[in-house]
Amino acid sequence: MGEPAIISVRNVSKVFNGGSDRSVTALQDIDLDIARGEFTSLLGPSGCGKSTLLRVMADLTEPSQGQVTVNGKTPAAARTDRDYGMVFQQAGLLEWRSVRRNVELPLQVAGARKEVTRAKAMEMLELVRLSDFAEHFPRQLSGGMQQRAAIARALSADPEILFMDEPLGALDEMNRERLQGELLRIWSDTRTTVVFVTHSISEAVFLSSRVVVMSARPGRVAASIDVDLPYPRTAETRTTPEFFAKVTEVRQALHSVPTEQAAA
Ligand SMILES: Nc1ncnc2c1ncn2[C@@H]1O[C@H](COP(=O)(O)OP(=O)(O)OP(=O)(O)O)[C@@H](O)[C@H]1O
Repeated sequence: MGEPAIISVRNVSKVFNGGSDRSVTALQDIDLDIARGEFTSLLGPSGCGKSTLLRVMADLTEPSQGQVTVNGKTPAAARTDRDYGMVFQQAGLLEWRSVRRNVELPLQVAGARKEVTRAKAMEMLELVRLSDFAEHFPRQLSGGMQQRAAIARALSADPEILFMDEPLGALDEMNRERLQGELLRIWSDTRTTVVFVTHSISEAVFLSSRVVVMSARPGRVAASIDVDLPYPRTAETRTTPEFFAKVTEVRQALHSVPTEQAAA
């Protein structure tokens, strides 16, 4: 790899409630490099520490040990500089603001001028194909549309990185597959580096250039699998033998790791 990694995780461990009988080692000795522009999924059994690892990168949780660099800075500095945006399972839109005004929020907080925030919000709504719903309120949108608005909001400050924690987890299967396609289009339009937490093997394979498989208790990186299926990926991609072969490879890697129950 020529360029230095945009995200580098070195020897990171995270213990919750350390020193007590409720101590949980959520992450142990994690080493991970993520290249600029890559779409990386973190996949693993429930409780293996996927969200904790993402939260450590996003400065929402302090590691107990080790170093994390995000865009050449500490996660805290990257957060201040708005180097990344975040999307969670729940869209978390403010009910009393229109969709456009939700998307404007990060720019307003950053102190951008009104004309700039408005133009940028409309550009982002165009990107996620919600321009016609700019003046609607969140409750007037479907779950999938709300997630698209949350993606627009996360991208409004032009972050280099997008952290996504099961962003499609609450959607039905049809909407989920549609949004996966949309997300790849947005990724290819913006060239943002994406780190994506999911439970779904097929979702991870369809979206990612690399799938990082984690094991539970303590959470470790068990395997890193390159997904060399060509982009753009479409509904047809899901029907190819190459896609099935990759899903099988990832499934085998996942099934060879201990689950939280088995390891507890
Ligand atoms: N704030 C916390 N305090 C105590 N323990 C925690 C905390 N957050 C996470 N944990 C524990 O750390 C471990 C990893 O949790 P984490 O949420 O990162 O896993 P995950 O792989 O994202 O799980 P899931 O897929 O179910 O969301 C779990 O055993 C969890 O109970």
